[in-house]
Amino acid sequence: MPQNNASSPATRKDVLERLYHTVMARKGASPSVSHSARLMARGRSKIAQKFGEEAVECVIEAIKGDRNGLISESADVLYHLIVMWVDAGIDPADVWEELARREGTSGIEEKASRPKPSF
Ligand SMILES: N=c1c2ncn([C@@H]3O[C@H](COP(=O)(O)OP(=O)(O)OP(=O)(O)O)[C@@H](O)[C@H]3O)c2ncn1[C@@H]1O[C@H](COP(=O)(O)O)[C@@H](O)[C@H]1O
Repeated sequence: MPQNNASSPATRKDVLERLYHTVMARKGASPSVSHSARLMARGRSKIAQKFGEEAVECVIEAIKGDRNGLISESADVLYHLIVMWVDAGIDPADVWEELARREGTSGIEEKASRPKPSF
């Protein structure tokens, strides 16, 4: 995506929330004027497929060590993740809550506490 919206740090802070509300507002809009509406009209599998493709492109940029490429692909991943949330009825607050719940628990500690497989 072209970077055409220079914004202050305060404005950037809420960019994911704003994007979520923009995509929510596109539900039911004409697929001829909104990419989000077009994607949602194509259904859940297509949305998930596009998210997966963008995630793979992100992985490729990470492995290449292309910082700008990784930033750009990360924005694509986040946009497609938000379309997937809107389609699934997930509010960003649900995800923030889950992240907050995990705060302070080391991933090593959490993994060690999982039940061991019995086989
Ligand atoms: N952040 C984004 C954003 N990132 C990527 N894209 C679009 O995602 C598309 C990805 O293109 P691809 O060719 O990979 O995918 P595709 O068109 O589904 O093609 P196929 O794979 O099906 O062939 C491009 O059209 C990009 O422009 C985005 N489209 C919209 N947004 C944001 O969403 C807002 C609402 O957009 P609309 O829903 O279009 O009004 C915009 O104001 C932006 O803030």
